[in-house]
Amino acid sequence: MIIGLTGTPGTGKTSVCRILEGRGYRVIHMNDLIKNEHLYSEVDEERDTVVADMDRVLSRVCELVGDDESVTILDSHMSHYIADIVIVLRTAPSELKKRLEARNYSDPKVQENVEAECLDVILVESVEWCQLVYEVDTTGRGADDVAEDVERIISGVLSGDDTLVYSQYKPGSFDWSEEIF
Ligand SMILES: Nc1ncnc2c1ncn2[C@@H]1O[C@H](COP(=O)(O)OP(=O)(O)O)[C@@H](O)[C@H]1O
Repeated sequence: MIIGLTGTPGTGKTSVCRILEGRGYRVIHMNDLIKNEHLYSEVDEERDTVVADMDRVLSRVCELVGDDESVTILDSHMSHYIADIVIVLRTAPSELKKRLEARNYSDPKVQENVEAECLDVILVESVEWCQLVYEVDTTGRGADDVAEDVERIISGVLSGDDTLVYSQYKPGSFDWSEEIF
């Protein structure tokens, strides 16, 4: 079973995935895979990124997962294009801005990502593309705490009855639309 951990850059996907890897979960760091295996069609120099070739990414992820029915977590802000079940990490814009600045992102890149978070871009895409979407707030919380929530959701999904976790992590809980700076 593939579970996507998605969210705007800086919401803490990789930090959470590293914790989960330490707890025995299998994780595919999709952005590394795309870069290392050249699964992209273009290099966007201006935005310092690559344009992924999602057909090739999908087939490579399927190849790596193979017949393994245990959980594989896909770490990427594009994992919702591949997985049917996704967990969207969310961070209040003011905190996200600080995290991205601390990462030395350029001002336009900080602005672009914070605006995307304010406008729920990844959440909206996830709801459009995926069968099951959960949302976890990371604001003011450590990655360990967030990892606990992610594990709770995975357990709910695996149990076959996600009613309780769905009520706790239902998507659409934030309105940061007024916070665009
Ligand atoms: N829950 C959190 N609270 C505070 N800072 C965090 C949290 N999760 C991640 N960070 C910090 O934010 C930055 C981005 O985290 P990262 O896990 O790389 O995010 P992503 O994979 O979503 O881009 C890192 O500097 C990390 O240490």
